[in-house]
Parts: sequence; C-alpha cells; structure tokens
Amino acid sequence: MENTKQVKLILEDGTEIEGTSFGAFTSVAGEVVFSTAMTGYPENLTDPSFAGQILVLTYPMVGNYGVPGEELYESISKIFESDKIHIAGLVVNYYSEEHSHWNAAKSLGDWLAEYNIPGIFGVDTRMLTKKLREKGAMLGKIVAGEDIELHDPNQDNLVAQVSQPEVQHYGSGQHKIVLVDCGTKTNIIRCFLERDVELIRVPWDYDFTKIDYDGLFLSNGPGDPKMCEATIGHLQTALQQDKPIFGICLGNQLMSLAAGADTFKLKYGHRSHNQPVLLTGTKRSFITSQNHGFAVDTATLPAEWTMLFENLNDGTCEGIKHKTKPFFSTQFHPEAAGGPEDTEYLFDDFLTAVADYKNR
Ligand SMILES: NC(=O)CC[C@H](N)C(=O)O
Repeated sequence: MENTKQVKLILEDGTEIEGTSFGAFTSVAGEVVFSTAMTGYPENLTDPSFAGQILVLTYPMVGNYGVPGEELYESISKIFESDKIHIAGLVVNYYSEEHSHWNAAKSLGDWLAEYNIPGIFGVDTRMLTKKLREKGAMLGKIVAGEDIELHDPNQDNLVAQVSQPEVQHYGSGQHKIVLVDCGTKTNIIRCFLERDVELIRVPWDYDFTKIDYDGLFLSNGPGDPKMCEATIGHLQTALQQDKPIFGICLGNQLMSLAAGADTFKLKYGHRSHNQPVLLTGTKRSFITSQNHGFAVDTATLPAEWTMLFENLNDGTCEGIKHKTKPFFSTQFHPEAAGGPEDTEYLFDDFLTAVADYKNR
C-alpha cells in the first residue's frame, strides 16, 4: 500500500478514532453526518449540499467501482452533480484500492487527492453511526498531522460559496424557467433539459423577479436555509404572483420560510436513497433519495399551505403545496442522482402547471 499514514477522526464529544489516510493528507473540520446510501459516491461527493460536511458512508466497502471520467452534456457535467468535490472529508470502513468498472477513469483516493479532500478508512462506521444517531450530528475533524479547531459550517453562508456567480442559459424549449442556483445538482438541469425548457440559471441572491419567466425553480443547497435571506426576500415577491413555483430540498425550505413557516435542524438528518414518503391524503408512497439536515416545521405552515408529502419514518414534512396557487416543493430529491427516479414525474407536473398558467 502506497499510503499507510495514520490519521484521526475526532468528534466534539471527545471521541477519537484512528484510521488510515487516503485521498489528501490534510486536516479538515466540519459537521459529521452519515449516509446509508449503498451506491453513488461520485454523485454524493459532488452534490454541493454536502459543502462543509465530513461524510460517513455506512456501506462497508467503498471505492470498488472507481470514479468515472468527466464527460459534458450541453455545458454541464454528464456524470457528476457539480464541477468539483464538495464534501469536506470522507469516512469509510473498508477502502477498496482496487477498482473495476467499465466507466472508471481513476481511483476514489486519487480523485479525493486531486481536490485536496482527506479520507480516512478502517473506521468502525457502524459504531460511529450509532453514536451520531443517539447524540445527533456532531462537529468533528479529520486530523492529519497538524491539529485544527472544530468549525460549525452551518454558521457560514455556504450557499453564497457554492452558487455560480454568473447568469447562465441552457436549452431552447418553449417554457422559460428561472433556476435559482443555491448549489444546484446538475441532474436537476438535465431533468429540465430533457423536457421542453429554456433554463436561465441565476445566482442565489439575484433579483429574478425582474425576469419575465414562465416558471420559477428553487434548487437544493448546503447549510441552514435561514442564511439565504436574499433569496427568501425575492421569493416573497414571487409568491404574490400566480406563476408556477417548484422547489427541491433547500428550495422546499426557502419556499416555506418565504411563506411564513419555520424550519428546524433535525437530530441527524435524512441521507439515503430509500426514504419512504407518503403523498398526503392518499395511500400512495414513494421511495426517495434524500440529503438534508434541516426540515420544515409542519405546525407552522400558514393556512393557505398544506403538507404535500410526509416522511414515513419520522413523520416530518417532505414537501408543501399552496392550496390554490401552483406552488409546490419537495424535501426529497425527485431528480435522484443517485437513488430512485420514481418521483421524477414531479418535473412533468411542474411543466404542466406552467403550460396551464400560460394557456389560462
Ligand atoms: N440537499 C439540500 O438541499 C439540503 C438542504 C439543507 N442544506 C439541509 O441540510 O437541510
């Protein structure tokens, strides 16, 4: 083995776990969260919603299928969920240095090193996850040689760090959709471009109310939704109008905050590809892809709003909708990547609402 340097994972409760370094040999601090997804590390690691987080993967063997090479679709990545790795650090049980996949171009360790992201393996991730479930998500650090201070990323405006600063245009379909980029996953863009859409991607704090759009989309993104005051302000103006609005994950939280509801931090979040949700008022459930640490407090939803989906594990709000206007959002990820695609139909529902609005 080329790199057998020892590193430590240290949690804010004093837990110290020794492991072996892979990826970059560097120290990093962040919020330690776990995902029980069994596949999809190329997608997860490039999801901007993980910014500031040290990710623990509970699947016991990681790296065995390597990392694909980059390919472009329009001007965005065809494979990854953004143009870089966003996690702060990676924690796994067994890191497979050998990889084999028809599409692999490099190893997970080399890919992490390329972006200067540290990994630690040889960690009892089952014990660690039980601890995070009992005590809740904790701050932590991977210490490689030099010790560093703990740091709470939820105090930072992470959205401002990951949102692209330029307005960008994609596609030439008939529905003009503004995508508010709070750290959007590229599969959201791909899902729109597979449909009849002209997409205008704007930065998180851009005054999109000045654009003559047909529909408004609010992306996923990292950190505490209450940090996005500028987006919430612009959204409040959009909510006064009747043009369709759709939001995903952070977008659901921003829609709720703009509507006057409150959000709170979950004990340890929902991060996996098998989260069951119920379509409220029906017996229809879906298995969904999720990655969030905050949630909407259903009890605070104003009277004109209702819960659209409910998490069947813990009863928390998985989406909201306006009772009379075409505004809805989900806490889970209908675009998947990774995870099940069963709720991708919500993009069609949104574009149907857009077409109906234009034909009214
Ligand atoms: N994937 C997301 O958009 C996450 C939203 C928010 N940052 C949370 O953790 O709850």
